[in-house]
Amino acid sequence: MTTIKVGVFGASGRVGKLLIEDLKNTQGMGLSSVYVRNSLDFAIDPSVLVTSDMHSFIGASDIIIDFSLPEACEALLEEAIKTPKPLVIGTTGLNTHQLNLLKQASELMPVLYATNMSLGVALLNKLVHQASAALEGFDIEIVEMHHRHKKDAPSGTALTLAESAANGRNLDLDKVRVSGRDGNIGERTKDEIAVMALRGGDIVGRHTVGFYNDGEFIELNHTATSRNTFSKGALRAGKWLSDKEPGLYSISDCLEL
Ligand SMILES: NC(=O)C1=CN([C@@H]2O[C@H](COP(=O)(O)OP(=O)(O)OC[C@H]3O[C@@H](n4cnc5c(N)ncnc54)[C@H](OP(=O)(O)O)[C@@H]3O)[C@@H](O)[C@H]2O)C=CC1
Ligand SMILES: O=C(O)C1=N[C@H](C(=O)O)C[C@H](O)C1
Repeated sequence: MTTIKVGVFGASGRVGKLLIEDLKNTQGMGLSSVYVRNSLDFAIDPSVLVTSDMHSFIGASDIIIDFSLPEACEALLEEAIKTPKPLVIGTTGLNTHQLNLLKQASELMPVLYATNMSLGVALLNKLVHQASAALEGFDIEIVEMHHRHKKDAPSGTALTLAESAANGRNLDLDKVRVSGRDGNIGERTKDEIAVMALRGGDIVGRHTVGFYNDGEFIELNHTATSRNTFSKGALRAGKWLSDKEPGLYSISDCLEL
């Protein structure tokens, strides 16, 4: 069996470090290159290319896995457009320009973009879509909780869940999303979908989508208890993506949900 050479972008980060560890125990895949801005604060096999040159980084790998920051992801996409390689993108908080770049890249190479690499959240999105359509008249509210170091808010996962909820009711999320409530704001409107973010401690990731009506409510909740859920999910996605045609793929495609 040939070994898929993996390049890790965001290697010094919380998820990047786990990708490097998990790759040691992943059959059919091996670490070949890491991109670093400065130096790594941990030892790495000398056969791995450690570089701050994006072109060499991409060239040394069969697939690239990215967990970084939006501006870093943007630079990666720009370089990948010149040297196409299958890309697994886990970075959240991408702006419209960066999302367009991602779509442009997917015309040249297979790109899997997932705001959450877990199986549980992939299923949760399906359940939220179904519940949103079935529970007509129920108010939808989303709450996410993450560790104190997280920079973007609300989480990418919460926004994807909100999209699933809005799609279930044929609503345009941009028109119905509420991102904060403070002061004399008046009564809740029928279609609004609130997405609220809490930050603290070392919470890996918790998302609750509530459907509230008079006399009853349902809350669908997912809690990630280990960040390895994301690194392992991204490696599974990378293996799946490695022989795909150019296109934009989701985690549901990979998991056949
Ligand atoms: N899709 C999913 O399942 C998940 C997504 N995420 C998302 O992944 C991203 C990373 O999360 P996390 O690992 O916690 O973040 P960290 O802050 O721990 O890591 C960020 C990484 O990006 C690198 N980086 C930052 N800026 C640049 C730049 N300009 N050029 C190159 N590299 C850069 C950092 O390198 P340096 O050390 O040099 O600063 C670091 O290696 C976030 O967007 C997060 O929301 C997180 C978990 C799961
Ligand atoms: O930054 C994190 O930690 C996480 N980010 C992702 C997001 O923004 O949804 C996924 C996960 O919840 C952890």
